[in-house]
Amino acid sequence: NPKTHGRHKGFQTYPLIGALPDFLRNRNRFLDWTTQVLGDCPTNTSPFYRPGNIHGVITANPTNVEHILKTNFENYPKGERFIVLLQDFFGKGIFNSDGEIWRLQRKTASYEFNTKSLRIFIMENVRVELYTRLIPMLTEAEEAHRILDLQDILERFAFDNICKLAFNFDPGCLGSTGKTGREFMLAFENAATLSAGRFLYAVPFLWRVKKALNIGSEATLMKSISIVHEFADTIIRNRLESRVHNNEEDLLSRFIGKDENSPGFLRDIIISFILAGRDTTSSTLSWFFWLLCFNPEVEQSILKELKEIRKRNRKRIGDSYSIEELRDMNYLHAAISETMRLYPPVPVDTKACLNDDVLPDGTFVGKGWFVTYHTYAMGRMPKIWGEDCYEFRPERWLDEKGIVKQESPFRFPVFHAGPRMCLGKDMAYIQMKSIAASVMERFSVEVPEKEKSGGHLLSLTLRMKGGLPVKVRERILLD
Ligand code: HEM
Repeated sequence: NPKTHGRHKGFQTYPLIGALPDFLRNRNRFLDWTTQVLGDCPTNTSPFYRPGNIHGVITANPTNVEHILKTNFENYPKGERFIVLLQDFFGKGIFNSDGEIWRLQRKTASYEFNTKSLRIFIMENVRVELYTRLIPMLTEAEEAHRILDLQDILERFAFDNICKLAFNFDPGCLGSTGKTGREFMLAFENAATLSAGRFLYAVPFLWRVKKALNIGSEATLMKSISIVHEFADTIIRNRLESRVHNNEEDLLSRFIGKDENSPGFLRDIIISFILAGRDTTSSTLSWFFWLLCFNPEVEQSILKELKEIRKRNRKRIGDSYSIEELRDMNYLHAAISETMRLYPPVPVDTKACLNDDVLPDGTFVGKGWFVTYHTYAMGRMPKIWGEDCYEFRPERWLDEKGIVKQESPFRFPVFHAGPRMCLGKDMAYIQMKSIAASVMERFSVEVPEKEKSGGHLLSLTLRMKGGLPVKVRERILLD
């Protein structure tokens, strides 16, 4: 950028207005702008100031990320600012709490996420959704030569799946029967988007005024929240009354069984899980299918790997894959990780600083400042990934035997890192690999206007702007 050439490195800050002018100029390309600025800084880290006394630091430096997320974890909670904004919707669920309230939920959840029974439950839910909904839907569109929005379909798949896991409710968003479920999904989406929208107010407390007067987006938000809460409360109440909860495999039963949690708190827990597991896998798979259109050799390598696995296990196209077979899909795993390196579903993540601190690269962070680690920028730093960091190259994830290498979560914090690392990582790979494998061996996915797609929308997750319109064609594979 010639205009910024020659000035000091980092975000341009003016007295009183801070980085606001550049921020406003670049807000439609926020991620790429900040990536460029951080890339020019010697340690890929810069202070940031916005009017309203909002001070912070943005970093794309793995050593700083390790310090924030692990070494000095206690000093970098989510913080009150974050929690207050999302509290109406999420209450004190795992996603929106710190300290003891978070720790207790984390303990139960991390135990449950490691049980075999939960893995089996997840596998079965994915299988049913694939075979009774997704594949028939794609077949039907293929026959009718219809263009589909694959992102929308994947979001509905993920929503059905996470609701089954959370409280064994099937909203049927991908099927043709789920009117109540679709209303629930819509209300959930509105509530999540409008809650996140509170972060973007130029005047930070304006939303409080609108909430008190019950007008505009705050009125819609409150309505959406009450639909979601009522819906969840009914399921929880029935479950508590029927006392059959111990027989069910979902998260709700597991939390009812473990601690003495009030119905309101159970609702917070469930809502947090739905949010966490909702848009992340669909975002990744949308970018994945789009990237494959530009990289046919990667697509061929994935198909070759699937063929070898089928051959080794005497399977035919259309048979479902076991968890062990999914684990053997190293190349597919690498291609999905490579997608998330370039398009991380949670592209930036922010913490609060409790006490003055100095990051390992020497950057000062003041008490009450925000600290953002920039996962999207990190995927595009030559210092981390080499000069070919903008290329889509799954091979970088594999060792010489073709097995996935362990990557440091501080260089690749796509799933967060340290004590608050994502609990659903394994589940997410299971789901994404099952969908990718089953779709790819039956259909070729074409994006008619692939050059025009590829813009992104920044909400809580990184979504494709305008969705992902695709045409599917039956793939004839000769096994
Ligand atoms: C590609 C898929 C996914 C990605 C990239 C991803 C990424 C993340 C990230 C970045 C965080 C940290 C957010 C923060 O605290 O600020 C997180 C937390 C979390 N994720 Fe995931 N996630 C994925 C899928 C899932 C799924 C399917 C679940 C299943 C329920 C899940 C459950 C959670 C939970 C419970 C937390 C909160 C952990 C805690 O605060 O202790 N995630 N995830």
